[in-house]
Amino acid sequence: MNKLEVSNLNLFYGDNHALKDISLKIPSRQVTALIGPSGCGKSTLLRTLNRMNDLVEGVKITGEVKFEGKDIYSDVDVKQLRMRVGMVFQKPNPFPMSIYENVAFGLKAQGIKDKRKLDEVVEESLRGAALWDEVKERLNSPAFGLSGGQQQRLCIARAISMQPEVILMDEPTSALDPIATHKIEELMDELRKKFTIVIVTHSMNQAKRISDKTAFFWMGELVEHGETSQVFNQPSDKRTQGYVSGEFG
Ligand SMILES: Nc1ncnc2c1ncn2[C@@H]1O[C@H](COP(=O)(O)OP(=O)(O)OP(=O)(O)O)[C@@H](O)[C@H]1O
Repeated sequence: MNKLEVSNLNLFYGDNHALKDISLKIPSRQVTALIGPSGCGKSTLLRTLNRMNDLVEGVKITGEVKFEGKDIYSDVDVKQLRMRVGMVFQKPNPFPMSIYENVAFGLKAQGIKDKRKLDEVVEESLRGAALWDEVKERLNSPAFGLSGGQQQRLCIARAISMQPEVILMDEPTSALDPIATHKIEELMDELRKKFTIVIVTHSMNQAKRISDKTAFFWMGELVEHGETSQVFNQPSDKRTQGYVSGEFG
């Protein structure tokens, strides 16, 4: 089943036609990687999936993005949508508060005050982000005291706490060292069992290692998409071939 379906999507930043007639199906409980050279529109596409581009002045969007069959650009509560389609950014961005409060933040904003319920979700989310064992003794310490990799897993825990169905990740490991990157990649293997994941990555090795499907973008166009092994081993377009073989990019 497809969780998200993008159809004939065009996006303009003023005169800049950043996404050109994109159609892409994103299957449930799989990892879809968006790859391509800098400026080709990967992050822009990712942000259209939970309407983050709405915040950009002068943006114009045509076409459709269906989430579970419903167009998110027509009658949809954007706040609700962003709870169901969460996001993790390139640079870990914990809030300036404790580890516990970071994870409980969204629930508290929803008006949940029951301490037992909050404790339960905080633990579950931190376990889900493979961070619990490292922080259980210091939940009330500031989140900024964690390492970069731990902070990124905290941000994943914060996203999970809202029980989203989709997690969008914009180069989530590009600010991390190889060990922290490896931990996040291992975690993604667990996350895919429960969530639909869409990840923008500059690392072709990462896309190969962690994704089920890959979509290759080139100057705002979706050139090719399909099974990751097929896109990397038998690309049908010369541009994909050039990019995945490292000729350019
Ligand atoms: N907020 C914005 N306002 C105006 N133009 C933007 C904005 N964000 C992106 N663009 C433009 O849209 C195009 C696509 O950018 P985007 O960031 O989506 O590409 P990308 O493939 O994610 O690049 P990178 O790999 O470098 O992050 C570029 O021409 C970029 O300059």
